[in-house]
Amino acid sequence: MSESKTFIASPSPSLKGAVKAPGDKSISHRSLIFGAMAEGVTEIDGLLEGDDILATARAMASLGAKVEKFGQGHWKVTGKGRLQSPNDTIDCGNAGTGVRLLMGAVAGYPVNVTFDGDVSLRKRPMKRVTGPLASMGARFDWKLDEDRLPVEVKGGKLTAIDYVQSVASAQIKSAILLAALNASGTTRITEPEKSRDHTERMLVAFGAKVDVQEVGEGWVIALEGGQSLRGTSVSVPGDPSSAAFPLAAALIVPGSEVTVEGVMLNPLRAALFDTWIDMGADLTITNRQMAGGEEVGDVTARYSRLKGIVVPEMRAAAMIDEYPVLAATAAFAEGQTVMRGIGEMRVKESDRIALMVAGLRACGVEVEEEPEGFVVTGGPVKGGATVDTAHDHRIAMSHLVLGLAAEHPVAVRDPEMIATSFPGFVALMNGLGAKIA
Ligand SMILES: O=C(O)C1=C[C@@H](OP(=O)(O)O)[C@@H](O)[C@H](O)C1
Ligand SMILES: C=C(OP(=O)(O)O)C(=O)O
Repeated sequence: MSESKTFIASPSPSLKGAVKAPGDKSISHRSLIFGAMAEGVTEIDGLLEGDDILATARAMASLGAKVEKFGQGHWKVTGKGRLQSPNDTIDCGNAGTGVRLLMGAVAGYPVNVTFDGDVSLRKRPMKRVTGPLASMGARFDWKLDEDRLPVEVKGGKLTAIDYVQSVASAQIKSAILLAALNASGTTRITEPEKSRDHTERMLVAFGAKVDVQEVGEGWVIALEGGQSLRGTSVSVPGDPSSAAFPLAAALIVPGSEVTVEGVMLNPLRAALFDTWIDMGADLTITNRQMAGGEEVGDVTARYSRLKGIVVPEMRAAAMIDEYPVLAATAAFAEGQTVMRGIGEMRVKESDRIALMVAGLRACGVEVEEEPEGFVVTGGPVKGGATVDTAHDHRIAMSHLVLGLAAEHPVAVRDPEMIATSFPGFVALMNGLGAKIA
């Protein structure tokens, strides 16, 4: 697809139907990485086949694992219990999770690995991960600019650290834990605010011992070095971050009712649903069950007259990727939706605060930008704009959803990035009745 391609979302009739959520991106990355580090076979079912994950699959193969695809979402990884130096630079594409977890994964082996990424990933800070890994003993050689890809990682003997997180980040925590597996001593990570715990859960599923102690609003995670992983089977639950888009469309397009099945409900991921309910959304969850070590359920959203609220800041980590789509729904709510304590949004695939502010304003929505947040005043949305997405899938999908309920069509540039996390997004949305072309 060419860079200049745009998708246009037009005012749509009601959306109706039931769809299955695509596989969770966080768990998909981890299943491939853990499978490659483990000894033996890991069978993965429901793997998200988005571009971010395919980049991680290629990375694991070049680090020495056998990575095979058997059918849609069904993959097998045969690991050797260690990683080896690749022949070439590993290109992680658009994926912050991919590159940051991989830097931790390789750090404890005697390997040299150069990581690179696309134009968006090259702008994102890496020292937040290389800093703690360097204090464990890994070495980093920045190829262009300090703190930015490309970087060469020189792994080897590591020593455990005690690390206190200053931002609630599962990517930093996971990189340290993966390195800690091969470090001497016990690594401790203190998270004053909890971040998603997929790595901790998966370490246990792959046979490692992890000790987690709750402390106040957060927890301390301890992992003794010298543990090996054993291959296992992983069933990937549906991604709440992707499910959010069809559900958001149902909330704002009059007369809609959409169910997304098999959505992961891990409380450290599902805070958007609580927030929508606080805004008056008609959102129900049925068929709750355990799948692949996580609670999943079918989430149904019906068109709702939303009210603006002050989103509790303590929810930020549990919905950090969902603020763009929350903002799209807030544009139709009565009154103000106040979103604060979300400075981390500025260092994602784009500066998501700046991009949402610009996109919403272009569509006629009143928005105030703050250093660490933004405030959206809802009402009828004019639309009729072409929006820049800066290679950011969530900015693209959020504006397409907005366009379905706006008075005039909304166009987004660079829509090909949607395939990083949600391949088949347009077909799925149009299957529900949306008009995206
Ligand atoms: O660990 C993960 O899988 C992720 C953690 C979050 O990033 P941070 O760790 O930077 O908060 C999130 O934004 C990202 O989409 C996926
Ligand atoms: C921030 C995201 O991903 P990553 O950090 O893996 O690029 C995201 O998917 O919204």
